[in-house]
Amino acid sequence: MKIGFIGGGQMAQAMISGLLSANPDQVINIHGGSARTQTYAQAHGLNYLPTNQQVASESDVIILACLPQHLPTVASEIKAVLTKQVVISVLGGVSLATLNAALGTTVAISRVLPNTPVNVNAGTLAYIHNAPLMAQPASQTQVEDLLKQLGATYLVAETQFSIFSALAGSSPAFIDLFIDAMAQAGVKYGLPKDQAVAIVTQTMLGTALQVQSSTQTPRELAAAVASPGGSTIAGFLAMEEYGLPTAIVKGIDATVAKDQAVD
Ligand SMILES: NC(=O)C1=CN([C@@H]2O[C@H](COP(=O)(O)OP(=O)(O)OC[C@H]3O[C@@H](n4cnc5c(N)ncnc54)[C@H](OP(=O)(O)O)[C@@H]3O)[C@@H](O)[C@H]2O)C=CC1
Ligand SMILES: O=C(O)[C@@H]1CCC=N1
Repeated sequence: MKIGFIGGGQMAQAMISGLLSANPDQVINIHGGSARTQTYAQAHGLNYLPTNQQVASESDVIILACLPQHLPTVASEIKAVLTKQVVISVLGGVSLATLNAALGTTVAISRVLPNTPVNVNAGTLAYIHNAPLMAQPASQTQVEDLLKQLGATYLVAETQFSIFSALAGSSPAFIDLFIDAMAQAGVKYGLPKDQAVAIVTQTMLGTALQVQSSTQTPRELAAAVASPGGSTIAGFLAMEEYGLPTAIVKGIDATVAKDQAVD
């Protein structure tokens, strides 16, 4: 199976890294918007092709990884050569209806929302297929197997894609912000920054594994950390007083609103 990327930016590069880790022999065709993608492709041994149309015609699965605003141009370039290929779109906020209208209603399309941890095969990915893809069980399995190489997959209703995008697609940025703020506090108290980042990151990994394997809620697990009269409850209440939970929900509100405004 040949995979063709249209766009070679952050998301494409993260997916390509994950796909090649899972299968070093995977053939990847690619084209982008400028010489940047060509330079990236050449540095990573990918098959750079001179047009989006060639990527589409020479690939079995086409991954649309350009920005949403590039869709009309890209669609006009590739539409004529779409026959048996399956298209995976990772365009944030772009619905299957818009993709169908741009690419043709008979084209098999999967709308996917990945996140950057796919680059270490630890992504969180939403997907939903259009009607033509639903009518092709073998192609559906092909797409879902490809996505599973990149991380945990969730079949999500389109109405839930915006909140999924905020909680999984965008949240690596929010979590990085949290890690950095904690590490800054570590620096304030004398730790070297890299050591502080390592300590916070390991603690976050351990906490995430604990939440995944526990029957207790995150609130209950937090209560277990806060010893009566101890230091944790002092810090926890100060974080609440300074608005951390509200700031997070407001951040998610803004993320969802922006995603919903795309199409
Ligand atoms: N970043 C993320 O974490 C996530 C991103 N997404 C989605 O992934 C998509 C890409 O986002 P991201 O990688 O962050 O953005 P980038 O800006 O990093 O990448 C955009 C890519 O589009 C390419 N491009 C521009 N014009 C064209 C064109 N006419 N034909 C083909 N390619 C073109 C650019 O090529 P060049 O560099 O050569 O100019 C660039 O490689 C977006 O739709 C976004 O919503 C979804 C989930 C998470
Ligand atoms: O910022 C964005 O628009 C994309 C969608 C989810 C993550 N990145």
